[in-house]
Amino acid sequence: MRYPLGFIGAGNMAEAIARGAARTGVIPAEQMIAADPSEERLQVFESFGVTSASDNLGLVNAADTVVLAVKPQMLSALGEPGQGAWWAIDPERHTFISIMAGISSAKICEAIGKPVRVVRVMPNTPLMVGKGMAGVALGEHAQPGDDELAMRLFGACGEAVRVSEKDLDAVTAVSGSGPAYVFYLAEAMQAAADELGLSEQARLLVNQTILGSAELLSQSDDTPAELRRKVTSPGGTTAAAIGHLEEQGVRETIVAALRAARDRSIELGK
Ligand SMILES: NC(=O)C1=CN([C@@H]2O[C@H](COP(=O)(O)OP(=O)(O)OC[C@H]3O[C@@H](n4cnc5c(N)ncnc54)[C@H](O)[C@@H]3O)[C@@H](O)[C@H]2O)C=CC1
Ligand SMILES: O=C(O)[C@@H]1CCC=N1
Repeated sequence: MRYPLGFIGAGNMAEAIARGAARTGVIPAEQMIAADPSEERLQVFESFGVTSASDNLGLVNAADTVVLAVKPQMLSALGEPGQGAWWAIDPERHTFISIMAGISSAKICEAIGKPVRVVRVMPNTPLMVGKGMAGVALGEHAQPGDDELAMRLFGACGEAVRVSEKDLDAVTAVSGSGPAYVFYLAEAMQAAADELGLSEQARLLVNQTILGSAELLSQSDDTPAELRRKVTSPGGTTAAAIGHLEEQGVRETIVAALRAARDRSIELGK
């Protein structure tokens, strides 16, 4: 049987993508197949209707579009160029969607040993709740239109924007890793709420504040700086908090942190 979509690597992101495809009806679960050395992971996929492939070769034989969803460091371990699963790759038939951070389409072609059509996508975990942000880029040998399935798939699970491949390291730093920065803020706010004696209600107070602020940010025409100004009464409580953050160089630290994420993405691709 032929499947429109297959996953090499049935980890967390692959699961989020497959569940999203099935939930939104972009690709029904029975039209997807997955390969992973972990039986446990394959069972998770089977539990919502995705077929298990015997191995990566079986997957490549069965699937037309292959999602590369292993860790970037695993790419070379998938097989020698032109050997194993890569032997069965037909550049006419197969399209790849790679979500691996940092790995260029040229590097993927080199690892596979053939000039294949690669669409690179940098998604993020909020796609699990239909609020994802994905950057989609055509790789070296991809043609306009090869990204249509990726745009439909990730667009159905949130927002998807076309970017050029050279910008994907920056996209990774901003939106790929971005949810972790927000969760970091949530962790710190919850720790503070605990310390200030609000432990019982801390989770709700913090979560609803972040949710409401994100909604306001997205619905309002104001810039983040204007929205912040509207919270900040002169000589008030917010001014005390923001003054402390500025004094401590938190803004510069955040900019430097995103630069570090971008640099690590470049390094992963080497
Ligand atoms: N976690 C995130 O927020 C994001 C991750 N990514 C990218 O997604 C990719 C996957 O990340 P996660 O899902 O978080 O990792 P994960 O560790 O949950 O999934 C990787 C899966 O690959 C499987 N695997 C290992 N060797 C294999 C092989 N030889 N053949 C087939 N499968 C094999 C593992 O058993 C595992 O289930 C990474 O390349 C990462 O850069 C991209 C955007 C966001
Ligand atoms: O941390 C990482 O490398 C991956 C890529 C973006 C989010 N997680």
